[in-house]
This record gives sequence, structure tokens and C-alpha cells, in this order.
Amino acid sequence: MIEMHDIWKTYPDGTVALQSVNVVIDRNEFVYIVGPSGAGKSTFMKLIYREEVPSKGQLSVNGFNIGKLKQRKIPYVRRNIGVVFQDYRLLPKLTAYENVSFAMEVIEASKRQIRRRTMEVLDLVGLKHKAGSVPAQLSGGEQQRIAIARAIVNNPSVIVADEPTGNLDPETSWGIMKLLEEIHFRGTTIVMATHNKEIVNTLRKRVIAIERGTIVRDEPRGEYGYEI
Ligand SMILES: Nc1ncnc2c1ncn2[C@@H]1O[C@H](COP(=O)(O)OP(=O)(O)OP(=O)(O)O)[C@@H](O)[C@H]1O
Repeated sequence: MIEMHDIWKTYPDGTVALQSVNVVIDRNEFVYIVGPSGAGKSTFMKLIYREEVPSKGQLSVNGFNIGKLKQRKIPYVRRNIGVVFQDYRLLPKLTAYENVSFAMEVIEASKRQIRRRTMEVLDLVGLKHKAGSVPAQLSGGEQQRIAIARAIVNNPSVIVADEPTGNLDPETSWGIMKLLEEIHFRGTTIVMATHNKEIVNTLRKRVIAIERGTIVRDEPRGEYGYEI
């Protein structure tokens, strides 16, 4: 469902962030993307959710050729990809409920559908009781749970999570991983960039390691493989 063939990404300033990346990630896989800082992990993720476009090569997500996507098809493809960031990126003036429901309003669902589905995902992330709180009233872990609720509300087939536990203490991080595993179990592909050695070495999954813009390792149930 995610296929990269000879993907290159050169930024406008000449930085080559990815070079000749070839990879296939199947439906319902859970993949960790690891590697040193600046290796190209975020760039890899940004190509999947079309924040960036490849400079060269072929990338398809859910059968859509991402590099050649027509402008009007972009919202449709994005809807099928939920994105989770290290720093949550919730809208500060909106409540938890509104942060999630907003993502559904964009797709023009009915009021009733929005209410039902928003409460359903808030329940799934264990925060129905915080529906009326704004982000500043929530802990980091709670904010990340709301961000995950927002990412899954439109039932995407893929979740791209860029260091989702990067700002969280170990215990909270395990809770977020449990939640991501539950979402994966329900049938969502998860691609997660992480520097968290303990998580990768404990919750064993496919590991793709990127160094200097190239995939240097791709192992089922792999190890983190770096010292930090
Ligand atoms: N918009 C940009 N313009 C120019 N260079 C960029 C841009 N974004 C990233 N880069 C460069 O591309 C390379 C890969 O960056 P990327 O953010 O993908 O790495 P990363 O593996 O995610 O790093 P980290 O683990 O620190 O988040 C780095 O050299 C970075 O400086």
C-alpha cells in the first residue's frame, strides 16, 4: 500500500535528504523508522503524507501516485492518512472535542455523524471525560491521545507518527504505544519514526533504519541498533 521506487528528495537549498530509497510497506504492517538525527526519517514520513513531494522516483500510497497527484485529489488522499507529531499540534483555542470534530467537518460529515464518531474516538483514547478541556488544561500524554483521536477520526488506512513519544516520559510513552497497538490491531497500517530504543527493542516490529538518506537495514522484528 506504500511503495517507493528509487525515491530521491533534494531540498531547494541542495540538501539531499533521501537517495534511491526502495521500500514496500504492506497493508496492516506496523513499521518503525529509526536512524541518527538528520538521517532523513522525517522527510521519509513527509513524502508519505504529501507534505513534500519526491524530486525523483515513484511513490504510491493506497494506489495513488503521490508525485503526480492532481491538486484536487490531494484532500482525498490526505483523508486516508492520519498524522501524529511529536509536539501534538492541537489548536489551542479549541476544546479536545472540537480539535477532533474539526477534522471531520473538513470532510463534510453530518452533525450527527460527527458527534457520534468524535465521542467514539475520544472514548477509544480514554478521554471522553476531557472532551470540554482545551489543550492547556491537558497533560502532554492527554494531548497526544487527543492528537491520535484526531488522526483516526476519519478512519484512515495509514497512520504516520513522527516521534509520537518524543516529548513524553517513559510511562506515558508506553500508554501511547498501547493505544497505537490497539489502533493497529483494528486494521490500520502504522509507520512510526522513533528514537526510543526501549520501545523498539521491547515491542518488536519491522525496523527500517535510514542513514544519510539511504535505507541501511530492513528487518522483521528488528532491533533499534543505536546507542541512544
Ligand atoms: N526544508 C528543508 N530544507 C532543507 N533541508 C532540509 C529541510 N528539511 C530537512 N532538511 C535536511 O534534510 C536532512 C534530513 O532531515 P530529516 O528531518 O528528514 O531528518 P530526521 O532523520 O528526521 O532527523 P531527526 O531525527 O533529527 O528528526 C537533514 O540534513 C536536514 O537538515
